[in-house]
Amino acid sequence: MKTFEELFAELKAKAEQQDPGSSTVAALERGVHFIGKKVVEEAAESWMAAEHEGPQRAAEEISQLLYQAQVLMIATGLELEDVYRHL
Ligand SMILES: N=c1c2ncn([C@@H]3O[C@H](COP(=O)(O)OP(=O)(O)OP(=O)(O)O)[C@@H](O)[C@H]3O)c2ncn1[C@@H]1O[C@H](COP(=O)(O)O)[C@@H](O)[C@H]1O
Repeated sequence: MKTFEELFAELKAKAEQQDPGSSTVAALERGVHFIGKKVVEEAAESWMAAEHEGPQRAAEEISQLLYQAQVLMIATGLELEDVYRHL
C-alpha cells in the first residue's frame, strides 16, 4: 500500500531517471493529449463502477484515476503543492 504523496515521489523519480520499463515514462513520452484522455477514461470508469459495480470496483477505478491525475501533473510540470494550495 502507498500514499498519494509516496506515489507522486515514485513517479517523479521514474520520469527523471527515464526508467525504461516504466509505463509512466511511456505515457509521458506520448504527451498531455494522451494522458488527458486517460484521465477522462478513468473518471468515467470510476463513475460507472460507483453507480453499478460496488465499492470495491469503485476503489480500483478511483486508484487508477488518481494515478492518471498524477501523471498529468508531472506532464504539466506541477508539484503537489501547486494543486494542494487550491484545496
Ligand atoms: N497505479 C498505477 C497505475 N494505474 C494504472 N496504470 C497504468 O494505466 C494503464 C491503464 O490503462 P488502461 O486504460 O488500458 O486500463 P485497463 O487495462 O483497460 O484497465 P481498466 O481501467 O479497464 O480497469 C495500465 O496498463 C497501467 O499501465 C498504472 N501504472 C502504474 N501505477 C503505479 O505507478 C507505479 C509506477 O509504475 P510504472 O511507471 O509502470 O513503473 C506502480 O508501482 C504503481 O504503483
